[in-house]
Amino acid sequence: MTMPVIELHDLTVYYGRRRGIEGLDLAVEAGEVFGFLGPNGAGKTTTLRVLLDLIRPVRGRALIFGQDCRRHGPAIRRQVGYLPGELNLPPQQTARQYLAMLDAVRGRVVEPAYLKQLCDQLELDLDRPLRTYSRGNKQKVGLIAAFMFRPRLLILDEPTGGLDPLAQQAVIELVRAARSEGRTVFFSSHVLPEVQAVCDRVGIIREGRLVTVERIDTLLQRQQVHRMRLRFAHQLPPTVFSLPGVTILAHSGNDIMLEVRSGLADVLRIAAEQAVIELETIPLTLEEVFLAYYGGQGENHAQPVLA
Ligand SMILES: Nc1ncnc2c1ncn2[C@@H]1O[C@H](COP(=O)(O)OP(=O)(O)OP(=O)(O)O)[C@@H](O)[C@H]1O
Repeated sequence: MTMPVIELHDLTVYYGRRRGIEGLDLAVEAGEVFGFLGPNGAGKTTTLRVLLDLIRPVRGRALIFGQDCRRHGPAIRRQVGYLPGELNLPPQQTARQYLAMLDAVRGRVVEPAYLKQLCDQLELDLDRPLRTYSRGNKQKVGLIAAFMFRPRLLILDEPTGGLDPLAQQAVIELVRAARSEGRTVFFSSHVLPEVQAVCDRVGIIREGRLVTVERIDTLLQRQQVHRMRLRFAHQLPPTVFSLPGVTILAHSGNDIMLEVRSGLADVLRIAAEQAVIELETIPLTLEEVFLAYYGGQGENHAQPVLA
């Protein structure tokens, strides 16, 4: 088996006495697109910053390409395309001057045609002073700075933050293209449909701890809730489905929408007895799975509905 691109072993960060992250174990394989999800303050940015050796763990280790991030920070940073959560761009320079400066530091490796392609894809004009850019356009500059070297690993902190839907879609395409070239992408996000669209696996972090790491398709399939819409040839009282583990979500005319947590066989038997003419299962979205983890739950009450 090939070496993971990113490895975290018992990774723990404290800010003074304040918890950053606690005991994170994770391996991200070469060529994967890995989405890192969690509510505000869960520890996503902290984890990414340890990988770039911008902050240091109090316990545990982070490795990139098998190298310890603490000991090989500069060498690792040269091989990684990093989009920070908060960009600090020189206000007087134009975007083109800024990107050329980054390229000069790395030894002029950027292909002009690729830089132009990135600008076209993101619809960005590089020839204005950075102080005049909107938040979204600054984000685009940060994205180009991360992608333009065609790095083996991209670490992106909320890559679509502040972007309009068209630009968000362009970022998804950039990530897909990176994957198709065999690059690895590790990114944090709050935008669940985009994670669902582009990631192979997700890690869900809560209060500094990884609560699940799963393939997206498995995560969605393992969700034990079935949601279905049933259509009957005649009207019937929805109460025929009043069973333990079954919630009647909606009822209109000959249609009934159910959420079935247990007793699926009974639901299907009753539906057959009532001469069901159509049955449609409605897959849960990542958003719903995610809310099942976090929705309405206070501190220290993680009760995932996932098996
Ligand atoms: N510089 C800092 N000083 C003190 N505490 C910090 C610092 N940076 C982060 N923290 C704390 O560490 C925890 C994790 O924060 P982090 O920024 O990693 O979360 P996040 O998941 O990236 O959140 P968001 O989605 O809001 O960006 C939070 O409790 C936060 O308050």
